[in-house]
Amino acid sequence: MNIMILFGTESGNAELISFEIAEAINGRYTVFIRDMSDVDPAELSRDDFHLVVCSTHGEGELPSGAVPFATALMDAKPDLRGLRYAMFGLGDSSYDNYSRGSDVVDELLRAHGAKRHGPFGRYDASSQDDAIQLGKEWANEVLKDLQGVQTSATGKN
Ligand SMILES: Cc1cc2nc3c(=O)[nH]c(=O)nc-3n(C[C@H](O)[C@H](O)[C@H](O)COP(=O)(O)O)c2cc1C
Repeated sequence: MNIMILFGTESGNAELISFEIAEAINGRYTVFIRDMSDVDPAELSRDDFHLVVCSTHGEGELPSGAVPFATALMDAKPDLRGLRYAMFGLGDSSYDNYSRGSDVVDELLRAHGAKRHGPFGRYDASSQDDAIQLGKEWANEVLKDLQGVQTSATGKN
């Protein structure tokens, strides 16, 4: 299983975190990173596990980098059954629609049949948290959960 990290960004934070996560898990997995603005959701592979890292902009809107991906989901309505992903949202709780961009992508993926695994991670720019640290911890948690699911599905200890 390879890991595909997809980032949706306006000003680069989601991209930076994605590269840091990739560095942290590289070696354990083969990792690819793609900007969501270049990705057609219909072409995502069921063989990969997807780590989706997406911010929020405007007034609870998608970052511009995630708009083509969301539009393709709404217009082409691809069948994403069997596709697996986990979600990490970047936002700022001083805004009314905290982390809404990641929720929108999550809702669209699930509406088309994809399945979310592991915890839904979030980074709040108004907190004292370290975004990169939080992102790495989230990815580790997700992959640990996933390992457990795969192990029990195959009956191995
Ligand atoms: C103009 C602007 C609007 C924003 N609007 C929201 C918002 O509505 N909700 C939210 O949770 N965060 C909002 N944010 C915070 C961003 O999501 C946060 O700074 C994030 O780390 C940006 O990540 P990016 O560089 O990958 O786009 C906004 C930030 C800016 C600069």
